[in-house]
Parts: sequence; structure tokens; C-alpha cells
Amino acid sequence: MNTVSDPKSFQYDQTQALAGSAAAEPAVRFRKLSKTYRMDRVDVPALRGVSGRIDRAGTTFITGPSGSGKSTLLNLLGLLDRPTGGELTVLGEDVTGLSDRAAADFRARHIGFVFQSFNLIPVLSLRENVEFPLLNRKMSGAARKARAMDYLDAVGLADLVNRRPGEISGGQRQRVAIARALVSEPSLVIADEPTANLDSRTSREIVALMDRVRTELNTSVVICTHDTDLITPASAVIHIIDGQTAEE
Ligand SMILES: Nc1ncnc2c1ncn2[C@@H]1O[C@H](COP(=O)(O)OP(=O)(O)OP(=O)(O)O)[C@@H](O)[C@H]1O
Repeated sequence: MNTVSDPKSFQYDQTQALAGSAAAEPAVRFRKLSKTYRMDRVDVPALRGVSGRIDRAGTTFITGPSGSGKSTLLNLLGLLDRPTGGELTVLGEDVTGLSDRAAADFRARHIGFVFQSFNLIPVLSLRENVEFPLLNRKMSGAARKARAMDYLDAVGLADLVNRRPGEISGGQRQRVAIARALVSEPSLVIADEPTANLDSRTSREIVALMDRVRTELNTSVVICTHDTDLITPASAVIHIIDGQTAEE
């Protein structure tokens, strides 16, 4: 079992899980992935056979013009939607043909999500929001609460845990969303335009926070963004144009 004795230092035993030959495997591998939406009997091809990989313990940005297929790709990689064609392997498992139920179970066990609109539950406190992904885990209430508190502390919000999302700033809301994405200690974090509603300084802080998490937890992070200024030199980039990958 993964344990975080001190999430501020993000000590994490996932490195051991990645030891050996598995460490060389990418977190995600996709081949000729396609997605066609059907709208009013008209086919809308959003992805036209994209291939690529997401490195383990790396940050990968997905960029491209509006409507190019970025969110579609992210939704497929996060098992939120199914491809029309192609192959998808996530964390060494071929997930192409998983049932909805198996995909939901896989997501709950392995993937954390950060969305543009934060998706926090307004009537719950920040602590309760962060506890939420742990509710169906076999953990005592006290352990859940302690874990949520640890992660809120790790994102710098220890003093605000009893506030509700409407009582904090946008940047703080996104920090809560990051704590919520991490609290289940996922191997893969998927972030769809996580800074779209934030000013440029807060955006850089949020990306720096996600980068720190990636380094210290050995988590693989995928960030879809319009804002190419956020791309750090060490990260990989998948550029999508008109449903296809383009060479940078
Ligand atoms: N649920 C859907 N039903 C029908 N068409 C869709 C659906 N979602 C996306 N599309 C279409 O698929 C294409 C790709 O959309 P997608 O949202 O992946 O692009 P994007 O690059 O993320 O765009 P943006 O940067 O504006 O968010 C677009 O033509 C879009 O209109």
C-alpha cells in the first residue's frame, strides 16, 4: 500500500512500484487513436489516428488550437471517454476495451483529475471536498480526515480547511482541486486547462506546484493548455492540429 508519512515532503513508495523493467515503460502509450463524435447523424472526426506516449514521472503538455482535439485526447487518456479506434495502454494495462464499470474502477484507483472549473462541491468545506475521493476506500473516518488535512497542508491551505469553495480565491480553489486529485495518491494526474481561469502569476504557481508534486511523488502529469508560456523546458509536448499530432 502506498503511504505518505509526510505529504509536505511527498515521500511516496511508488518509486519502488516502478523499480525494474516497468520503470522504462511509459505511463501511457497510444497508437492510432481515433475518436469520431456523432451529432445529428453527422460524424465529427475529433481525433484522426494519433500515436504517442506519456513518460512516467514526467510532465507532458497537450497544446494546439481551439477545436483541434486536445480535450478529446485528454478524455481518452483519462478513461473518461472511449476511442472509436486504436489502442491505449495506461500504466501497463491495455484499457482499450474496458467496460464502463472497469474504467471507473481504474480511474478511481490510478488517476487524479484537475479541471478548469475546479469542480469543487460548494456546500462542502475544503477538507470535505478533498476527502471526497476517499469515501469508498476502506479507511476510518479519522484516517480520511487526517489524509485530507495533510494534502491541504501540502498545497499551503492548512489554515483554510473549514472554509467553503465560495469563500476563497480562484488560485486557492485550484490548489484545493490539486489536493483532491492527489489525495488518492494516483500514478497519473490529468489536468484539463487547469489555469484557464487564473491570472498569469497564479497560473505559473499552479504549474510549479504540479511540477513539485510530479518530482516528489513520481507521478506522471498531463496538462492540456492553450497557454504555451506555461511549458517548462524539461517537459514533453504533444501538439495537436486538426485531430492529428504535429511535430514540434
Ligand atoms: N461531445 C461532443 N460531441 C460532438 N462533437 C464534439 C464533442 N466534443 C468535442 N467535439 C468536437 O470535436 C472537435 C475537437 O474538440 P475538443 O474539445 O477536443 O478540442 P480542443 O482542442 O480541446 O478545443 P478547445 O481548446 O476549444 O477546448 C471539435 O470539432 C469539437 O466541436
